[in-house]
Amino acid sequence: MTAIDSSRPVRPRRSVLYVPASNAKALAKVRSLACDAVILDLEDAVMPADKGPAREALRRFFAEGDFGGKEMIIRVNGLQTAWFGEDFLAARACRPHAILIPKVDEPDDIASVADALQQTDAPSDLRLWAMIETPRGVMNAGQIARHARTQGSLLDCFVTGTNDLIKETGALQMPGRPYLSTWLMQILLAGKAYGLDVIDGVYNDFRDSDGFLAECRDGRAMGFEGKTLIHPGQIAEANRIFGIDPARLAEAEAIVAAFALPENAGLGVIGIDGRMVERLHADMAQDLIEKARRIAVLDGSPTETQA
Ligand SMILES: CC(C)(COP(=O)(O)OP(=O)(O)OC[C@H]1O[C@@H](n2cnc3c(N)ncnc32)[C@H](O)[C@@H]1OP(=O)(O)O)[C@@H](O)C(=O)NCCC(=O)NCCSC(=O)C[C@H](O)C(=O)O
Ligand SMILES: [Mg+2]
Repeated sequence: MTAIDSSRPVRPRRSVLYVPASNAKALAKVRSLACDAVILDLEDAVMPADKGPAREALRRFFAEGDFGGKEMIIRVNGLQTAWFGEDFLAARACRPHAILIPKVDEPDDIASVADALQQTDAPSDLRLWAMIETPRGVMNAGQIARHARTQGSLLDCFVTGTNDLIKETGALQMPGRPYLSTWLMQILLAGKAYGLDVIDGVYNDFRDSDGFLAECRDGRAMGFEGKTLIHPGQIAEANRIFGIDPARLAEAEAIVAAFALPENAGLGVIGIDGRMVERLHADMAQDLIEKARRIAVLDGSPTETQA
C-alpha cells in the first residue's frame, strides 16, 4: 500500500466492486455495501445504446453524495472509442476520487488524460487509475507505472483485467491461473516499483465461493492490495483475505514495541522469540499497523491501534 505522495492518505483497497452505471438496482445498493471502493462502470458492462443514460445516472448518483467513506471511481470507455470524450467530461463533472482508464497500452495514454485533467478546472485531488489488460499494456507496464514519477502525475493504481487478457492472448481460464500468473506478477512488480497499488482481476463465477476464496488467497500471496469484484456476495471474503490477520497485527505491534525499547535504540537487528528482526521489519510492521487503523476506521470498528 505504498503511496506515491506520502502526504496523501493511504486507503484500504481490499474489495473493489464493479457496478454497471446502467443498472439502477445495483446503483441503489452501493451505499449499503461494505466494500472499500466502487468502480462505476461506463465501459464493458454498459451496452452502446445505454451509454448516454448511464452517464446521466452517474450525474444523479454523485449529486446525492454520501458514500460512507468508500473510494468512488468511474471507469470510462477506452481512449480510442467514440464514447471517451463524453465519458471523460461526465466523469470529471461527477468528482469521483479517480477515473479508471481501460486498456492502457503505453505511458502516453495516461499522460494525455493527465494533461487534459490538468488543463481544466477539475478538482485537484482527482486521481487516475489504469487498467492493464492488453498484451501491450503488460509489456509496457513498467513504463506506464513510471509515469507516476513524473512531475504532477495523477496515477495512483493499476487494476488488472484478467478477462481481457484471456481474450487477447487465448490463454485458458484455469484454477490457479498457471499462465496468467506470469503476466499478473509482471504488472504487480511494475506497479510496486513506482509506488502504485495494484488490484487483482475479477472472478466471474460469483456463485463458486470455494474457487473465489482460492483465487483471493492466490492474489493475496502474490502481493495484490485487493481484488476487483463483480457481485456483493464477494465482498466479505475479499475484505477478510486482503485484510489484517490479527496474529500478524499482534506480531507487528511487538516488533514496533521492541525497537522502541531504549536498549534497542542503536541496534539495526534484534532477536524476538528466536527470530531475527531487522529495522526493515519494523517499517513493515508500522505500515501494517497504519493499514489496520485505516481499515478499522472504514469498517466503523476503531481498535486500540487507532491513533
Ligand atoms: C453478474 C451480475 C449480472 C449478476 O446479477 P444478478 O443476476 O442480479 O445477481 P443476484 O440476483 O445474485 O443479485 C443479488 C442482488 O445484488 C445486486 N447486485 C448484483 N451485482 C451487483 C453489483 N455488481 N453491484 C451492486 N449490486 C449488485 C442485485 O441487483 C440484487 O439486488 P436485490 O435484488 O436488490 O437484492 C451482476 O452481479 C453484475 O452486473 N455484476 C457486475 C458486472 C460488471 O460490472 N462487469 C464489468 C466489470 S468486470 C470487467 O470488466 C473486468 C475487466 O475489465 C477484465 O477485462 O477482466
Ligand atoms: Mg476489461
